[in-house]
Amino acid sequence: MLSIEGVSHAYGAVQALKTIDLHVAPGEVVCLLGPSGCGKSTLLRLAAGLEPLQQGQVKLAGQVVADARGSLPPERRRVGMVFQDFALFPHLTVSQNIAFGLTDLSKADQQDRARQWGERIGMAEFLDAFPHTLSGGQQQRVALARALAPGPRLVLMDEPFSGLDVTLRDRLRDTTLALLKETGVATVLVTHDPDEAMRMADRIVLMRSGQVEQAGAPLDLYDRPVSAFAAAFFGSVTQIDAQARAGIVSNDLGRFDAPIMAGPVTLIIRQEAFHRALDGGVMAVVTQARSLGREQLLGLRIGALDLTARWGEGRLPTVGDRIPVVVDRHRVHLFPKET
Ligand SMILES: Nc1ncnc2c1ncn2[C@@H]1O[C@H](COP(=O)(O)OP(=O)(O)OP(=O)(O)O)[C@@H](O)[C@H]1O
Repeated sequence: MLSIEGVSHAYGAVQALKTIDLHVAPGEVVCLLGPSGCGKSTLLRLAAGLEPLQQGQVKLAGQVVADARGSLPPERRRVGMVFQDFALFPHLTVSQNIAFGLTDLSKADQQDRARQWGERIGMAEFLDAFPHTLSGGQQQRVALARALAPGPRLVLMDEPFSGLDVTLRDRLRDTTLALLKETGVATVLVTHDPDEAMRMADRIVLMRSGQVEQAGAPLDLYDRPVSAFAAAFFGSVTQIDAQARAGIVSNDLGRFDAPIMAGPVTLIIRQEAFHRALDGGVMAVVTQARSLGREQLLGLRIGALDLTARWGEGRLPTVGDRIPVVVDRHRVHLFPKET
């Protein structure tokens, strides 16, 4: 449904995107994930036609909508948009906001469609309300209905949940995902929050400095990261430098196959890599112990290594305790050290 091919973009001397490809299938939810400034919003704006394309091409349903020769304006792309700040029209009611893009329908049909969407988003009794009288979550639901009501081919969402508090955010994510899947629209959602991407995406495109670092199913990225950056982006980790010798890294955690025969490597160790050992294991000294309610957050010293562990097992240890632990090797990732 959306194909972005060989797109580069610069703002003066700042190279925001470097030869990016992105493909989104009908019904697919793709999350653009990455730290601030990696180029997510720029890519979204180019897909929408809000930014003039400098290099490469953008296709919608196989039709070129932007290339070096010119560009179809945003309103003719049949693309819905949802932004962080809701961007509802303040002088229009909920119903009028939802009906805004339905210009090819009669007034009566517009009202009908707006009412149907009002019901779908649980806002039936607010159709005559003005945006400023609604909560943030309600406004964002209206923005979603306004984007989906005209039956777009593609929906572009830029950090749509980041202005909302945590409980509301969770609920709205579920409502939004259900609506996107029901309508079968192709979606690109920009977020800097890895949990949100894991929760919403069929596919995650992890970006770094204007390039795609890794793309794939959420669990692929989590379980098989291609770089220390990709591994560390999902959740808190301990990062340790080590030396590979004869294809092996050997340290106080054990022996690991190295990604190179010899030279400096980085170990990324997820917090959930550690478990209490029932027998065997390595001895760890507890350097920090916090209960987070359901889980415990522990500082562990194993030999000369300081590590962070998170588990839900047994009573909370005391600082200074010595406990045997096992290390889950699937939660330890090794990469050649980046220079
Ligand atoms: N209008 C602009 N003028 C100049 N530089 C810009 C402009 N918009 C973005 N940039 C720069 O381009 C790069 C990519 O910005 P972009 O907003 O696409 O990143 P992002 O990943 O969406 O970041 P954020 O999550 O902070 O919005 C950044 O270095 C940013 O400072």
